[in-house]
Amino acid sequence: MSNKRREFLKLSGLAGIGMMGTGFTGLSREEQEKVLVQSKKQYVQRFNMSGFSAPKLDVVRVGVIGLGMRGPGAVNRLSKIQGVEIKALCDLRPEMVDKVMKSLEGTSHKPETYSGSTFAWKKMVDRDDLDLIYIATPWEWHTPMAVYAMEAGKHAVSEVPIAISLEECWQLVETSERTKKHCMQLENCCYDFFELMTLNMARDGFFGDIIHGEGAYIHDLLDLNFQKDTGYQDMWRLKENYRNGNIYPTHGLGPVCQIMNINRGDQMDYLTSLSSNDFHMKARAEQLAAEDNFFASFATKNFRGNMNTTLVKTKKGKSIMIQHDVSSPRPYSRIHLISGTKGMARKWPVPGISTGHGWMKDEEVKELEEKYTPEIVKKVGEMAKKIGGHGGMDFMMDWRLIDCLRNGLPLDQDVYDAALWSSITPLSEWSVANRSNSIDIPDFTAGAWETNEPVELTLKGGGTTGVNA
Ligand SMILES: NC(=O)c1ccc[n+]([C@@H]2O[C@H](COP(=O)([O-])OP(=O)(O)OC[C@H]3O[C@@H](n4cnc5c(N)ncnc54)[C@H](O)[C@@H]3O)[C@@H](O)[C@H]2O)c1
Repeated sequence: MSNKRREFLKLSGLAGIGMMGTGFTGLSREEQEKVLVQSKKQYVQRFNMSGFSAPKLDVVRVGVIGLGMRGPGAVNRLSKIQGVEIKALCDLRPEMVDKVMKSLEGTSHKPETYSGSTFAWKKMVDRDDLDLIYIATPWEWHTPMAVYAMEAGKHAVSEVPIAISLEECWQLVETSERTKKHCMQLENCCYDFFELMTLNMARDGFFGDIIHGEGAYIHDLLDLNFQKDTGYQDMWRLKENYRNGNIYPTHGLGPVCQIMNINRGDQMDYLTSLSSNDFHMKARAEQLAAEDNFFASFATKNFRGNMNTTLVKTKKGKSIMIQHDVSSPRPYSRIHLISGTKGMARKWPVPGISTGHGWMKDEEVKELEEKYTPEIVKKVGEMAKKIGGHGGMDFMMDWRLIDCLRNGLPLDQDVYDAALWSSITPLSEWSVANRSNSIDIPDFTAGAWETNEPVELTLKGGGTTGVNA
């Protein structure tokens, strides 16, 4: 944790785990997480944010924080959605803000800018003419910024993972319920084309009863993580790799959870997690340190085991496997496998659908695609491909978010999804540190999962927002 973040948490009352009044002093981080799981078992919901509709916003006035590699794309996408006004931009580094301001020249968006200090974003969030704070900063800032935004009366959306500890997950839940502000994790993979189609197929009963799902984030980012000047700001992402567990679970998990109606009809019960050793991250740090003293401090650290496999059992008896490896030389994969009593689908390494012993033929898959293309893809899929962002899924996510806010609809991903999907990191860390023993997964909905409604796929009550291509 950076000193600046620690200082902020102390000052703002969003203090670290030892401040929860649950007798944590002297316990290791893993022990603290375990105590927190137990202590929250009796949590009573203040207000159910699942299915929550906020008052309609004709124009959504947005402030964006974090304009590194990810943020500028979000600004570009948002700038093309009707009913969005980009009113404020913030990044620690002024040059990043300047670049994005240049990209908006000639558009109707004339945002004010905030920059140059770790807390410049607070000044931006304190403005009274913003509806939505869009966060694309390093992970340690997501929850502090989102909580501060909700406290200031704004809806908060954040890049993944939205939280890095169980305590942060609970802070998000408690704050969203109390302030009645949306808190959404920007899990863009829920809006990818194959994932959306399989969600539609699952709803129609194509897979029968779902038995098992698999997701992953397998992406060779070793070089990018060690990139010195042009990579992640202040090497923040490399530093996150000191934690041993699944540190980036949500891309693979989100779509599987939506298909299994997790938080909305089923709930995660417990998990067990296992990591391999680290076979190359420390070695890379040592190799670089021998040539460049900049890497000396990294060479003294232990890095996460390269491949993490986490297994979740749900309360209704389904299983989920989630893997994470962002350093080994492997082709990209999020697996996305759904297996049920009547059939299965899998996206990586090669998309395939099956209802028996073999894979369906191309023509049969084409027919299924026609039948199961969801409304959102019919409405903005082609436009999304043109505007882009991971092939279009980023745009579909942003468009749907804005359309829901403008029409007063519940968001597809609520604060319980944000907390649950992010909680896999600290829970897996605990299990890895304890010989893969199982650990209970908190029910952030406090029992409301039994009656919460599944994610809406028909754009009912919405779909009215246009796009300026
Ligand atoms: N969903 C996806 O597909 C996807 C893809 C890439 C990145 N991401 C996520 O996006 C986020 C940003 O990643 P990135 O690749 O852009 O990293 P980055 O390092 O390129 O950008 C982070 C930016 O945040 C700024 N920043 C840091 N502290 C700040 C503060 N206190 N106030 C204001 N600005 C601050 C930095 O100056 C930097 O410009 C991460 O959470 C990452 O996981 C998601």
